[in-house]
Parts: sequence; structure tokens; C-alpha cells
Amino acid sequence: MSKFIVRGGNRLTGSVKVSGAKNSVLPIIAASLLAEEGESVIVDAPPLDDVMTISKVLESLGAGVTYHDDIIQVDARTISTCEAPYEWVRKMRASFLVMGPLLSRMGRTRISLPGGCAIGTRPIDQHLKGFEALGAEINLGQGYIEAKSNGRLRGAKIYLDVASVGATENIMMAASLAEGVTTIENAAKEPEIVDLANYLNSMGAVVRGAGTGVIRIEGVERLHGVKHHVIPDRIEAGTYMAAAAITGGDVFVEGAIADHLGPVIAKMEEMGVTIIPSDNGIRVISDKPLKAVDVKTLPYPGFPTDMQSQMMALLLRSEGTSVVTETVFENRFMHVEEFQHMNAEIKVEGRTAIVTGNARLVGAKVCATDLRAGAALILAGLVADGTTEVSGTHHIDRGYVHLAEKLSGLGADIWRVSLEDSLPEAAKEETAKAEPSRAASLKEEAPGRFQIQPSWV
Ligand SMILES: CC(=O)N[C@H]1[C@@H](OP(=O)(O)OP(=O)(O)OC[C@H]2O[C@@H](n3ccc(=O)[nH]c3=O)[C@H](O)[C@@H]2O)O[C@H](CO)[C@@H](O)[C@@H]1O
Ligand SMILES: C=C(OP(=O)(O)O)C(=O)O
Repeated sequence: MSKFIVRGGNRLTGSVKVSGAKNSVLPIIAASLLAEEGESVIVDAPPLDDVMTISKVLESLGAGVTYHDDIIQVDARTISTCEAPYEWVRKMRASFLVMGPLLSRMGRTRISLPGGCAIGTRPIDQHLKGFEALGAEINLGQGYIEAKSNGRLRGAKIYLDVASVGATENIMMAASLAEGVTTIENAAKEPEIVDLANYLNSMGAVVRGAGTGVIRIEGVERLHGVKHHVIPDRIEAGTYMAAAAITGGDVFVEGAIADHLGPVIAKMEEMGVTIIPSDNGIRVISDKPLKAVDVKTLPYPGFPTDMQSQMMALLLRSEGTSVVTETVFENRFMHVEEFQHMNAEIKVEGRTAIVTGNARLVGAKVCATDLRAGAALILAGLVADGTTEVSGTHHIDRGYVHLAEKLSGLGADIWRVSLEDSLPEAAKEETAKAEPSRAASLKEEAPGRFQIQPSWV
């Protein structure tokens, strides 16, 4: 068990480097399953818990996976089963992305149903509709989904009822080895879709139109392993941009691609933040009071739902009242209650949250209910009076590499404590309440009891 401790009040300055995109690397690792020849080498793979989870899924299928210095190597020539176990699929929805590759390469697959999660029910009907259109027979039972095809999948025209990122990716991967041409209409347009298409194309696939609403895939007979560099994580970048903006800072977010962050940049500029994009990153200068703005999440190129909670933290510190509308997920306001523990005034009405600005945030014990909620609470902690303790760190570890270290590098007063079970209750209580100086001295007094959490590597 661990938590982040944040002491508010520091202005952030300096430079922070963005890691590879979680939402790119996960489908790309899944797509490596399609390589019947050669090894796949995925560079700039961030050492995230989600990356470990998908690697475990691949290993359970018989693939060889190694990780070293942000490089993942996958040998999928050795896959021996097409059944992905509950043990790993339950941990992360993106595990379901192995279904398309397995179905098209092996002609059959059985995968545990991915669970719903805090932010919404997250059905998979569009993935299954796509597989059926490609000729697969789908059966559901005992918590598993089975898909079978009689020979090769056959290309088809598929219209997605919602522009689902995961369904677009799963269908693109399945269609890459299908016979004939597949067209996905109302496809998702996210940069991660383009990254996956580039990866598939360098493996030998023929995918055209990624990044637009219509993607055309001409099936090929075989794909091979390649080396690929994952794009920088636009949501991690947006989170550090928000950290600079909320603290009145001046931060260079190295590696951030302005083209991928259009709506985030537009909203921050509307708030009065100066954004200077360059070839190798984005500089964010926040030297004026922030102005309230309204935000509505939408599929790309709209405002990303994965930045909604971080934006709400900023709006709490802006002048005026803002309206935040979440249209992508039906339950993505769980952070509101946690913000309220920090003295925030927010009223939720259905999919809309009315945020009262100029909040005097106070440090509190709060819980990350999902990945981005955790990031948003840390942002609020950076400007709160006193100390904020954010638990639920396993959510944050899914998507942020060395978050405390990166923020400390910019001057934030944040660190992570891990309480070993052996620590007496009284000491745990004391530490939980401790001021940083006290926690630091406890670290020295009891070496081994406190530690920076190791990453999975
Ligand atoms: C690993 C990954 O890339 N995760 C991202 C991906 O998730 P993910 O791929 O799961 O998100 P989707 O784009 O599929 O979901 C968008 C909406 O479509 C609905 N839906 C989806 C599939 C389906 O078959 N039926 C259906 O109704 C969902 O419930 C949701 O309301 O895109 C989301 C939306 O940008 C991001 O928040 C996630 O960070
Ligand atoms: C919702 C997210 O991810 P996932 O789809 O992996 O749950 C996210 O990255 O904010």
C-alpha cells in the first residue's frame, strides 16, 4: 500500500520529459501477436503497470516478451494458445485488444470478458459487431467470449455506432490478415489509431485513412516483426501542462506534440495561459489569473475525456464559474467528491458539473478513484493549503511513469510513501498525518519501512 503526499504552494519551473503513450503502446504490443516472422521491437515503451499487464497476457499465450530500458521485444512466433486468462484480462480493459490479432492469426480465440470500471460500463458490442461482420462466430458464456472463424476472416464494410477507439483498433488488427478489403466507417481518429496503423503498415499491412473517419484495410497473408517508436503520451503531456498552469509556473514539456493537444491548448489559452509550441515540445507559462471556461469532452479531435478531471482541477482555481460536460463516459465525475473533501464547490447534474472557481483548496486525505482522477487530485494538492494524501496509487501507476519524481524535478513538494504491513498501526497513523520533514526523518529512522515504490521492471 502506498500513497502520494503533496504539500502545496510551490511554483513549478523547468523541463519535464514525456514518456511513450500508454494508449499507443498497449494496442501496438497486442498487434505484435500478428507477426508470424521475426521479432517486434517497440521503443519508448513506458514502464507502466498496464504495459506489464499486457506483456503478461502475451506471455500467457506463449509469446516471448522482454523489457529493457523502455524497449519491449516480442517474439510471437511461439504462441501456443489463443485463450487469454481472466487473471490478466480482469486487470485492464485494454487486454481485450488481443482478441482481433488472435482471431485473425489463429482462427479462434477465447478471452475473459473485460469488466466494467469506475468511469462507465464500457461495453464491447462494437468490437464484436466488427468481428461478426468479418465472418467470425461469437459465443458468450461463463464469463468468456469465444470467437471462431471458418478459415480466414473476410473483409467487410463496418459502420461503428460509436467512434470507439478500442473497437477501431481491434477491427484494424483483425482485418489486416483478412481476405479482401475492410472499411471501417465512423472510425475513431485519435493519434494512437494513427500510430497503430503506422505500426501495422511497417509490419506489412495495408491500412489507409487512419486519423480520418473512414479507414480502409486491404488484408495480407502474413505480417512480420519490426522496430517501432511509440508516440509521446499526449495525456501525460497535458497533465504536466496543467501542473504548470495551476501553479503559475513556467514549464517546458519535452516531447509533447502540439498537434495532438489542440483542444487542450485552445482551452488553456482561453484561460489566459501562454502556450509556446516548438519542434521538440511545448512551453507553458502561467503568469496571469486563470479565467473560467466551459469544457465538453468529445472523441478526438474534441477535448479528451482523459484530460477532463485535470482540467477541472484548473477550473477550481480560475476566476468565475465553469461548466464541464462529459459526453464520452457516463460515470466520469468520481473525482468531484474527492475535490469536495478539499473544499471545492462543484455541483453535478447528470453529465454536467458546475465548477465554482477561486476555490481555496485545503489539503485532505483523498482517494484516486481512477487513473486521471488521481492525477487531478495531485494537481489540486499542488496548490492546496497544507498536505494532501492521495491513496489509490495503483490507478495512477497504470498511466504515469515516475509521477512524483517528474513533478519534484519541477520543484513540487511531492513524494511517495509505502507503508509496510509490519509497521505498527500507531506509526502508520503518525506517518499518514506527518509533515514532510517528519516523514523524511521517519525514512531515516526506519530504513526499509519507507521506500520509493519500484516500478515493475
Ligand atoms: C487503452 C485506451 O486506449 N484507452 C482509451 C480508449 O478507451 P476505449 O477504447 O475503451 O474507449 P472507447 O473509445 O471504446 O469508448 C468510448 C465510448 O464508446 C462506448 N463503447 C465502446 C466500445 C463499444 O463496443 N461500445 C460502446 O458503446 C464506451 O462505453 C464509451 O462510452 O479511449 C477512451 C476514449 O477516448 C479513453 O478514455 C481511454 O483512455
Ligand atoms: C481511461 C483510461 O484508460 P483505460 O482505457 O486503459 O482504462 C485513461 O487512460 O484515462
